[in-house]
Amino acid sequence: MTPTDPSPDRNQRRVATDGGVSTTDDAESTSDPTEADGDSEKLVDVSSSFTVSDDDEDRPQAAETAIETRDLDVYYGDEQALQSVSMEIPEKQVTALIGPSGCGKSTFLRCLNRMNDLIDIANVDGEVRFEGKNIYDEDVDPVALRRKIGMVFQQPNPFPKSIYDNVAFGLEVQDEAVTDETVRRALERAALLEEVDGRLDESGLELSGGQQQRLCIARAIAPDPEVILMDEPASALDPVATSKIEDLIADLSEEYTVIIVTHNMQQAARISDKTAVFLTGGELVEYDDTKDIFENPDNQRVEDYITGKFG
Ligand SMILES: Nc1ncnc2c1ncn2[C@@H]1O[C@H](COP(=O)(O)OP(=O)(O)OP(=O)(O)O)[C@@H](O)[C@H]1O
Repeated sequence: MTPTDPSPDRNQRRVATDGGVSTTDDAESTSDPTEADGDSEKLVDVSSSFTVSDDDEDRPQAAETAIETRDLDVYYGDEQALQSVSMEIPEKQVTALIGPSGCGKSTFLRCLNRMNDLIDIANVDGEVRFEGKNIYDEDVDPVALRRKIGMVFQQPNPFPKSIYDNVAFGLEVQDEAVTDETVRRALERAALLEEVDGRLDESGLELSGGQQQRLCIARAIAPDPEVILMDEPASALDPVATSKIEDLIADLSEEYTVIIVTHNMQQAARISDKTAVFLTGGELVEYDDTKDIFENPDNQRVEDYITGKFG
């Protein structure tokens, strides 16, 4: 899958700044993969268009569901952060979670591999179904679960260890055998091996930010999970490193289910197949194919959000 296709005949969709939604073939509307995220005014002023991945032929048309949430509520103490979120996330596709700050994207992501268990005041109601089971059932071991549903964080967080040991850690923590082959394979799948081959004993901290993030992705995929959760994996990176991570996400989605939180709507439009829009209060307002969300959203609040009227 290629996240952006620069060919002039590619159908490109434009979301008009006046809130109207139109479709155009304007080749100039190709969005810049280096586009900064976040600032809604900037979004409208600098680039009011979204380039949506069009590689439908690469996609399973009726993908199986990898994870399903049913009436998921999350509270931090008395504060409700998610409201009855029900969602079916397709396997081996990229699903983007977008929405304004504080709307519950990270909370939702953390629910999917029980990372919220680590927050004392967090309370989760409802179900997260994975492989035919609610992951919140008492007999589910969260560590074993995280072997199948791994996570990559916003800030690259390699350990102060060698490149090799950083990847090996991903295996050790899951009681899996560490072999040179498995370490090298994970580095290769994370598109890092070529850049670090011959110096795997050097510290992971000496790598560039983008390389560190790919090292963390290698650590997450070393135990061969089914699902990779990514919480703004490129927001701390420069544009070139961001572009590499986006390409990597596209490649990974051929083998893994990828669920990504991003503040960058252009990024969501470029790399995801499905987009879920959360709005303030932890409500999932619209969830659909990415091109429908950016081209023709059903919900007025979603249209207002993606056209930069608030955010
Ligand atoms: N550990 C926590 N303790 C208490 N409240 C929290 C905690 N984590 C998140 N919250 C609250 O839950 C709500 C949702 O937060 P969350 O981080 O999930 O939103 P988000 O959409 O990911 O935000 P951002 O885009 O700014 O990262 C917010 O009101 C936030 O203050």
